[in-house]
Amino acid sequence: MESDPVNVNEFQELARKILPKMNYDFFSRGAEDEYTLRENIQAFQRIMFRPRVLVDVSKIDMSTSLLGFKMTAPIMVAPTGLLQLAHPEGEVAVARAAAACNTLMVLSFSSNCTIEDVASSCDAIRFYQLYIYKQRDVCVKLVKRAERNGFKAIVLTVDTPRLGRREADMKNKFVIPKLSNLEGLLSVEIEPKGGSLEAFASATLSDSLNWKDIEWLRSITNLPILVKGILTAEDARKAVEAGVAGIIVSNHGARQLDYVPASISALEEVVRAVSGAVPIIVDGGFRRGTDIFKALALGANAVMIGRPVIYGLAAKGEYGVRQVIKMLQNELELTMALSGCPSLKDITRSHVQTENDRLRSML
Ligand SMILES: Cc1cc2nc3c(=O)[nH]c(=O)nc-3n(C[C@H](O)[C@H](O)[C@H](O)COP(=O)(O)O)c2cc1C
Ligand SMILES: CCCCCCC(=O)C(=O)O
Repeated sequence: MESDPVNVNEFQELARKILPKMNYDFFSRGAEDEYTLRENIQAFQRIMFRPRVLVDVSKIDMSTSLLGFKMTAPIMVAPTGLLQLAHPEGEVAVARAAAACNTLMVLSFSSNCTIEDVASSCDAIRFYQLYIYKQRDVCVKLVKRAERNGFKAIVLTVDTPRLGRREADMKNKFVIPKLSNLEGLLSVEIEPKGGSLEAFASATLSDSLNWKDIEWLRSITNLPILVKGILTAEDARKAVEAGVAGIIVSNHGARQLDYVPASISALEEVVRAVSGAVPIIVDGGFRRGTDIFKALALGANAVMIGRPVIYGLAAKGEYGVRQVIKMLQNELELTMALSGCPSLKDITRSHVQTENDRLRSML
């Protein structure tokens, strides 16, 4: 009998064994040479700790809030699409697990379960992830449905004017399944019906998307808007000027433009540019509590987890997702204790040493 996974990487191995290769590749692989995919993991290995000792860590408080919504720990669930390819309960199971772990979930526009099914499955706090579609009325309808169903914010993904080149999906002849949320919204010729992701994306997603669309989105909803997919100080400043409520530093799990830096490497320049004007969330490659601590030390308010949640779902359904989130919460708690940080506000920039710090100290 196989032993239970003791870390989230072991869930990936379970998922690999369970899932058909086409589905596992869709979830796990990245764009082109997958340089950024590897870098999203490896960049964490170049950040070292500077722990403090002789601090009373008998009580550790990881609790925090984002836009006024409370969480047990600054670890959220990232939007990932097509989750019934991992488990029949798909996004509903993930929502229930997020609620059980007292955290926030961002529901992907490309969910298999409908907005309504996810909303009625539990009373989790949820944000809704949106793309700007060629047919702007599709955005309006989806945003209104999210509002009606109690979603608390819109996460606008801005790094996908076109789909990245995912060569594993091309080789596998990956076919996009039905997207229940979009049923009846798109013209019949572009409903997903056995075509490639790329063909569907180029028929639906707007490649004229630009900063004015944020203004437009603000004109159709009063929900707070977060932008997902920012990697530079320049864009971070523009996003703040555009009135966003939060910034998500993300390279889309290395599925879009290859050879962009790991999200953790881009985080600090965004943090400096924003200087506290809005909360900053980061995702990409978080697999350990130590990774999460590093992002908090570099100035993130919270992190989001993508693939590990999918691997937990594939391996053990809702229970597996809960295990994954709890493992990361427990590992973060231990890292805080061993670094001498009883609460999140005790985590400072001086608790980590980056490659840049080491280079600067040699000058
Ligand atoms: C299978 C899969 C599907 C995804 N679907 C979406 C999506 O629909 N919308 C979106 O904004 N990001 C999507 N992402 C990107 C994630 O939100 C997130 O940025 C990324 O997965 C974080 O990296 P990680 O998987 O290493 O944790 C997807 C990622 C994966 C792996
Ligand atoms: C419009 C294309 C759907 C892509 C499905 C989600 C995904 O793979 C990603 O965003 O990455």
